[in-house]
Amino acid sequence: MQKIAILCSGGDVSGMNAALKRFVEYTQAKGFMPYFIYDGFEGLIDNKIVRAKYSDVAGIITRGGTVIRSSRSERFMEKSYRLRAIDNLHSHDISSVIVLGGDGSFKGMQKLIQESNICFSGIPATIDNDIAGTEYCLGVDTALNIIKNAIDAVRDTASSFSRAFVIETMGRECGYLALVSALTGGVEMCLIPEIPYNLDNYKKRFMKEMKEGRSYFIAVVSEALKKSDMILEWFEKEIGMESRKVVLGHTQRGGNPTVNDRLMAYRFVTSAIDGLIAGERSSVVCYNDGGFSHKDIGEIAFEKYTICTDLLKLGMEYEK
Ligand SMILES: Nc1ncnc2c1ncn2[C@@H]1O[C@H](COP(=O)(O)OP(=O)(O)OP(=O)(O)O)[C@@H](O)[C@H]1O
Ligand SMILES: O=P(O)(O)OC[C@H]1O[C@](O)(CO)[C@@H](O)[C@@H]1O
Repeated sequence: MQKIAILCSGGDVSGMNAALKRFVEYTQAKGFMPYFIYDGFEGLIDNKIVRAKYSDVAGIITRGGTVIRSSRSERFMEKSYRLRAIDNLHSHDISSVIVLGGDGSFKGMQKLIQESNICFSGIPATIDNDIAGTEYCLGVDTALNIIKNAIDAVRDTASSFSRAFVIETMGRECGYLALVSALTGGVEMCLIPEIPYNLDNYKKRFMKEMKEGRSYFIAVVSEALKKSDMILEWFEKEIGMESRKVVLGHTQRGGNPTVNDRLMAYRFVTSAIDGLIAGERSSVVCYNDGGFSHKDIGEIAFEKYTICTDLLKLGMEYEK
């Protein structure tokens, strides 16, 4: 019986557990033997490879994070450790590996498959939504909902105290989380690396709005800019409003997965396994225009993701 393994790598996301559940169910339904690799690439190097059973995934669909854990691995960057990882897979007779992770994880896997005969299928899973070739990465919807709840809560206190709040979101170098959160949270300012901004324009607008009765502001600032403290000071000094900063940090990575992320987990995993069965050897499952396709890892891992134009245009309206 052919054996397929799965691992999680890079930042964990809500929806990974739903993906693991589907993986165990669907591989077995298709006549394969499922394996878990614990602790991401670190566990692959250290041979933490274990036969997966249904009892491992029963009841986990509601939980964020990943029951098989994840890691960032310095060692995996070195060929000698990747060769050890390949030996481990061979020792279990595993011929295919599914990786839930971000573009870094896919870069690592591209090296591993070039150094072996292992087949690979990647499932985009990062709250940053920064993987080229796919509109959606697993976990983004849950992260956006967590940010939405935080903005709604901050609005209550901001309006009660007539304060400005700077809310810093994750996303690494990508402004997607910040932009979508700003738009759907109805905030007054959005700063992301993809859109140049001019604080004088914001100042003109805010002063006018204050004259008309506005008594609080909420700004969403992407972590990539490293400007949250500067914007807080700007509110105090230039706008003359008492200000506070909220760094959402890792809260954005956890929590009960949304319906959309549970469903996307099922669909991504089904497509990954179907692809391996159909003979895909080195592809990433991509979601675009409501459907799934398999793109070669080379097309994905080394390309830069860009936020779609219509969203960027909406983001450009903030400053006006
Ligand atoms: N160029 C590379 N060569 C070999 N391995 C790599 C390379 N880039 C990344 N990796 C491996 O992939 C792991 C995960 O990468 P990274 O930390 O960039 O997260 P990611 O997969 O991009 O996920 P996230 O977007 O959630 O941070 C790294 O810790 C490293 O082990
Ligand atoms: O969990 P760590 O290693 O602190 O990494 C944080 C980074 O990981 C992410 O959560 C996912 O890539 C980024 O948004 C953030 O910059």
